[in-house]
Amino acid sequence: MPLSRSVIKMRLAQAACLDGSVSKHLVRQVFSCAASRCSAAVARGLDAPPQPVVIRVPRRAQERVEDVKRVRRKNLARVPTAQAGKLLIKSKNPVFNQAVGYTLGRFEEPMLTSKGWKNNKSFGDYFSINSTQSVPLFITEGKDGTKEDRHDQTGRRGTFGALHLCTELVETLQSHNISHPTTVQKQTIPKLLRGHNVLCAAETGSGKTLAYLLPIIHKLRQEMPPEEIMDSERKTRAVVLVPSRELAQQITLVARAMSQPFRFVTKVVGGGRGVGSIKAAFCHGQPHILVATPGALLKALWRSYLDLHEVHYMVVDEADTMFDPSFVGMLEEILLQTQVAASLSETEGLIRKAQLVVVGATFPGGVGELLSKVTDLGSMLTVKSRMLHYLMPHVKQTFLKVRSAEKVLELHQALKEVAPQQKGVLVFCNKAPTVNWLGYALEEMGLRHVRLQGQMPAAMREGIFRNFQKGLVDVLICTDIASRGLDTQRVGLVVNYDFPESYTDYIHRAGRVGRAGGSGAGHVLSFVTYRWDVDLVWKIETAARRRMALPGMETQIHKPSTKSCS
Ligand SMILES: Nc1ncnc2c1ncn2[C@@H]1O[C@H](COP(=O)(O)OP(=O)(O)OP(=O)(O)O)[C@@H](O)[C@H]1O
Repeated sequence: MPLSRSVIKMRLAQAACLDGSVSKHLVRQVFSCAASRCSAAVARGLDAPPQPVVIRVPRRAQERVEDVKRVRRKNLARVPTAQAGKLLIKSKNPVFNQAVGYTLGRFEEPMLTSKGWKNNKSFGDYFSINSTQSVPLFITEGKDGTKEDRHDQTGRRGTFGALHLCTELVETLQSHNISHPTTVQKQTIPKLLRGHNVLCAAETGSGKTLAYLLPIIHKLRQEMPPEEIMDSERKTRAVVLVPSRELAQQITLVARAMSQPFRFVTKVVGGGRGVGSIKAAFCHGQPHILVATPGALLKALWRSYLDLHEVHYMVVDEADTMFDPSFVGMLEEILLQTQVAASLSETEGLIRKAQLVVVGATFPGGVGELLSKVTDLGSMLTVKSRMLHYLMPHVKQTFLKVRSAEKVLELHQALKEVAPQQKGVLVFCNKAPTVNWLGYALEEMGLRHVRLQGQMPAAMREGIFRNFQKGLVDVLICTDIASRGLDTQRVGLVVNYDFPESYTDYIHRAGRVGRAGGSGAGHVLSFVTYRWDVDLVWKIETAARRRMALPGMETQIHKPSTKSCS
């Protein structure tokens, strides 16, 4: 006897349920509907009329079956996060390991090792973000992010000569074993040579100092006849502003080395040494290039040791610190006294104005406000590196959840394990008293070190960093004053004894290893102790797993919003 449609639907539903392709709930619905029709027909005493068998599975059921199949296929295709091979993230608990080849889906929530780190039971847990590159990207990368392999017309591959810098400069660079420009240098030097105001944002250690110094020295040499260079009545033509005395000294050394063939005079003035030291910098006339901290420069201006109207190049280095509230007032006063060019034509000719270069890795919100007071923001060209605000892929970074009382022991252990070829170690604390206290603790353990923090008298600070750079001592305990700009090629390990209070501080501290011209290798070890540290660690771990930039960091200058009158 032919089966009625209701009976067929019931059997199909049963089969689908056994197959597991649709939910039992859906089968029950189809089943009860068909059964009620069946029983209604029996109740009416009707036998089902013979009909051709048409099997109709409800459309909704078909769609659900397809959905279930699709999800199953996707789950089978998914690469498990914990697997053999090179690991991007290595955790104490291997469940949280992430392979280098694994890419998180756009909407997929990453499984974080640090997720439970607000819980007291998590002390002792750790994870490492392994290095995935042996050489920093800013060395190998081309303009468009590809590996650089282009040649100029003369066949020179990515050389400083190809950037049209004068021969003496190229030879001086070669004598310092610097032959190929980094990405930021390739992008910044031509713009500065053409006379543009430039805002240069690139990752730590990528060679920003040479990116602005080389074109400035090249142009100074073009603008000045030799007799003017030797003239004792010379004028200061280039000013480099930096936030700390140590950085000022470092940049002065680079400027002197690069300008040595042209006999330019470079002088440094920094705060904390009294007016006498500032006067001394000008006693034999104005230097051609002046490297200064804002406070010291203002003192020199108040005493009329120089006139900023005569300056042709004004550089603001370490912009994120220079535009923060502790410096911004002084910076504004300095920039307002400088006649900054508002267009390309104003950077040429006899009555020329100053070319402005703002350099840094992050730009706080107020940058646009201040710059728009001194120049036309539209005239500024921006150079921004592709990997800006990414965690450095060539540096291993380890995060350890550790109790406050155990940090000294962990540090002692880490210092003992430092490889002999990577001698220099930087230990960062958030506060000056912690630097002092930790110093005493390490002294008791018999570990040689030096300390550097902002509350030290200038005379004590003098030379500490230079001695560390020279290798006279291997461990430097410091606050964030050593995290900005200081070139630390010999450093192999950075320890965040106190977890940094912001991403910016984390990026700058970590940036003391893996610098251009260095060995490339390095390790950052961060102690995570407090609940408020964990919020930052979550975001850093998420950025690493997603291979994205750290969130919420400014890289653009924004024009100030115009207030509407009501
Ligand atoms: N083209 C190059 N080739 C090799 N080494 C270079 C090159 N350019 C610069 N360096 C070296 O790289 C190191 C880092 O350079 P620099 O201090 O200018 O970096 P930076 O981008 O200013 O870093 P930070 O953001 O920390 O201030 C220096 O020792 C410098 O001599």
